[in-house]
Amino acid sequence: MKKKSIFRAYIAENRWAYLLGAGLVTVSCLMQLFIPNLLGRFTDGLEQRVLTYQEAIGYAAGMIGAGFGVAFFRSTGRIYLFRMSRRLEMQVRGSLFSHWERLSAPYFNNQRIGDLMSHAISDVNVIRETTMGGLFNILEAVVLITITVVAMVSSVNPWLTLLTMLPLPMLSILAYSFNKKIQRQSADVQQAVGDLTSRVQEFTAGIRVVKAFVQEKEERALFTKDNQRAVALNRRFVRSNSLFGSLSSAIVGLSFLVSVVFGGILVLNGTITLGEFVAFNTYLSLLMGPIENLGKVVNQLQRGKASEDRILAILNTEPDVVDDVSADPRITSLQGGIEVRNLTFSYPEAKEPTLKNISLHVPKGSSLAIVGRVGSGKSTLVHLLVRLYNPPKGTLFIDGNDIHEIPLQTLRSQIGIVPQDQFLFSSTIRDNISFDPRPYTEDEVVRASRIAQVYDNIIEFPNKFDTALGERGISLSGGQRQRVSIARALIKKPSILIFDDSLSAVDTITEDLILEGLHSVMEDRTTIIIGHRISSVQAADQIIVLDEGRIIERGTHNELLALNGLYADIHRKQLLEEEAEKLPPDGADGPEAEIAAGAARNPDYNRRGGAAGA
Ligand SMILES: Nc1ncnc2c1ncn2[C@@H]1O[C@H](COP(=O)(O)OP(=O)(O)OP(=O)(O)O)[C@@H](O)[C@H]1O
Repeated sequence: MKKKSIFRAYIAENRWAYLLGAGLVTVSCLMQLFIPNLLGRFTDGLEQRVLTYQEAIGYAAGMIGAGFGVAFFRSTGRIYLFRMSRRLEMQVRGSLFSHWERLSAPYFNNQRIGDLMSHAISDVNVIRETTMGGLFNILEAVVLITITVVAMVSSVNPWLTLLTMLPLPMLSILAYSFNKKIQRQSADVQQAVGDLTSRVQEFTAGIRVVKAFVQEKEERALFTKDNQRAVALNRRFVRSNSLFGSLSSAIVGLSFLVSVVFGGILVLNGTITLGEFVAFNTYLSLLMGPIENLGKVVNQLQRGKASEDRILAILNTEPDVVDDVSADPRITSLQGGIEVRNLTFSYPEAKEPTLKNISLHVPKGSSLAIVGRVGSGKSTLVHLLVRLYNPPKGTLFIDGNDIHEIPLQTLRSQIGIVPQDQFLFSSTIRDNISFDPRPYTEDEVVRASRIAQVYDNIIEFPNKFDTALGERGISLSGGQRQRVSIARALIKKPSILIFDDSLSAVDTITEDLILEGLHSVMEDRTTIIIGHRISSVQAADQIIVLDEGRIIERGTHNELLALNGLYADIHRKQLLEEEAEKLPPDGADGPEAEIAAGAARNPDYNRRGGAAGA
């Protein structure tokens, strides 16, 4: 069900708590009224020279007592309401995070990290401020204005009250005319902060590329432009806010002018006493703060509404991939037999299907290798298997069950994937390997890292498995990151293991060692290996070659060589490259050797059957 309001829902849910907060604020407002009243009577007593010392001390004590009472109830009410808004802030941030966890991969493809961070930090802060200062000020303003006006009318003079109140509707007109503008400007400021955060995030994530391509100056120029824009938009926003504040203060000042002039006349002609005049002006000064705040509150509510809309837009986005109605909760584990039937799949905004009429059968415990040129659809096929995207119904089956019938929790916990981008968290190596709800023993962590051939590297670090990795694991080499990712998939002991081009950053000797170690692991598991090096896929029970989303060849290594098609072509070229690498060091520093070695290392070269980019 779509959420319509964050504020209303929260206030309704906590109505008793809010009523108590409102009660405390009301008591503090009522106590404030004692002060002008006592001051007026004190002044009259003085003027008529009838005041005894005892009465004077009584008035002073009354005013001090009222002052303390106001301070006590006001601060207690304030603290109470502020605590409620802190809770709301925590709840909203919590629901945002949980909702992001539910959303599917395509959602994040279309979002910038800076914007998401701006929603989680700035928008949630605005929501807190709105329920904090905003709600407190509005409550205080409404209660104080109402009871003060009643006191002014009943205890001083209705006409004087009416006249001094006359300029106040102008405040509403002013607030109304500033509303839209301030709301728009607030959204622009939030957007600019999002742009700036994205810029910093991208710059820090891509710092190596920036430096390698000597792009510091250009990056600085782009950052400066965004930074200046954010400052300019903020200045414009602050200008509008202060103009609004000054104009509303001027209107309040006008009320005072009326009060002094008209009230003075009433004192002179004896309609009201001097004490009533003093009390009236003190009442009016009590009103000044809340009336000014009322103006600010209008802005605050506008900003709060804009932030609420942005957060609601996220919370109301439905995840594309969820448990199907046909999902069978009794399926809690997988054997690993995979069948693909006439699978044709298109990405949501793509014109052409990425996978076309794919059919294949991978018996449980067997291995499948997928090779093919860049962009031929290899990763897409395995992403569908873990339902990062939704395959059409009736096309993908595991253990004879349509993948839509398998609960997502079962599917993903039973499949161990080593993705192409080996993302590691800025935590310890141990945490990255045992990244699973289940706890793992030290032996299991060590065993997984040994099979992944990364154990020897890890124990060379001073803190071994407790070594903290920098953000995205960049304190490790590319090959080490890949092997930590492999260990992370292996430790789960999944029924289906998927390696998406996971051996590209390791040398051939390490690759052999990893594949050898995997033998024992793969025995009773279905394994899918996407690879560009024939050496990493040739032992598979079944190999398919994808080209532009279609299977163009399939068979074992020897059968494919005998076919003499694309697979055999790739194999031939890789053999030549290996030969070139083994050439005697004649001119080893020269460009030819570099090209040959580079070609052997560069998968793009292999994939395109020629020089990279050909
Ligand atoms: N999220 C996406 N939205 C739209 N198109 C996509 C998306 N992801 C991939 N594609 C497109 O689908 C095609 C297949 O991509 P895929 O990543 O499956 O190829 P691949 O064979 O794994 O390539 P590589 O060897 O480079 O990893 C490409 O043309 C790619 O541009």
